Amino acid sequence: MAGADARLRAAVVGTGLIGGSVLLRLHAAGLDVTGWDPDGATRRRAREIGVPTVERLVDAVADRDVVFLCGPLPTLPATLVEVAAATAEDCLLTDVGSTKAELAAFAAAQGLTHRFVPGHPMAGTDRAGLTAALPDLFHDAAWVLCPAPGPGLTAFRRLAALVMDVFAARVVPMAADRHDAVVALASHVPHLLAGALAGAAERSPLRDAVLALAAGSFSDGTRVAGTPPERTANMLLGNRAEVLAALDSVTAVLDELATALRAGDRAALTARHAEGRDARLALAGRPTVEVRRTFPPAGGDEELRFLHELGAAGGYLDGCRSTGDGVEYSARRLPAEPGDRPAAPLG
Ligand SMILES: O=C(O)C(=O)C[C@]1(C(=O)O)C=C[C@@H](O)C=C1
Repeated sequence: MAGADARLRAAVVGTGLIGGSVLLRLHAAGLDVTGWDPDGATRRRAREIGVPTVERLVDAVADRDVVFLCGPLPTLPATLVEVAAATAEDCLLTDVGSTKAELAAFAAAQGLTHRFVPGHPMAGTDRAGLTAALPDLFHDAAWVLCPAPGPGLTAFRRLAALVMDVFAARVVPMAADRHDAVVALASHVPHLLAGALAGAAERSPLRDAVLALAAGSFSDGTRVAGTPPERTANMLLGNRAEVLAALDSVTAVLDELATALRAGDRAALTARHAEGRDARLALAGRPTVEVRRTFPPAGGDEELRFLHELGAAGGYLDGCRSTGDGVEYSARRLPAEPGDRPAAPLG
């Protein structure tokens, strides 16, 4: 752990796959951390494998400096209210849910933006539960944090530093509604498509032979169809409008592909696939440039604009340091201006 304060006391509420991974990493980093899960069997399992866990939510969070809310999406608003009431005013709160706009608006209505920073680590597996948790799950993953204006910026800085130092994740600052539009195409529609492909195979009279011959393409394209269906439904219903819009954009491409195929139009078919290949190849890493910015202690609109623009343009933070008179961010972004020097790949 580079700069995070090892004396920080943390709590994790909900110790399934993601919460369990958060808990294991905080524990491994030497922080004083307690976990709590509503499921008694999960709490027992946690104790068996040496994960610090208590029996009552209030005991897990009462004296903490930071609390990670990691339960299922529909439970988050009520848990936020309960945890906020059980913690001190300077205790940071964050979540790991896969949609952000509704919860951010709820937190604002509850008057919690000064200490609740909506979050979303972009990592997971198709497995579930504490036994599937991995302490290094978030290493080098994008971790979205949604900064709010005013005192919310101070909370954002504290949490961003913790996420980078303890989890070695890339912090992507982003407004909550922008996040939801982006993950619709980056995460939610892929779950729909994987489900559709696997579902079509399941319904096919050729099912058994299809599964017998399925190799890399089928297996890669359907991996997340193995996710617990309740979790996928929560995710899709939590971001309904954006998922439907993103699905329309995929349907438009599918229609173009089908039209080209029907017409035997090789040029159109090749052009559509070349387009997709460009995006796929860019996934492997693009050159980035380093950016350094400092802001005064109180933060303000300029800092918020810098953070929102960075995330919206595909950049991320890789450092956040308190200086005597404010904060210094180091960040990486895709080169935009002539004269920018490409550096390490954006993973
Ligand atoms: O890798 C996987 O298994 C995942 O589904 C992880 C994944 C995704 O890539 O869509 C799923 C949900 C999250 O909120 C973030 C990441």
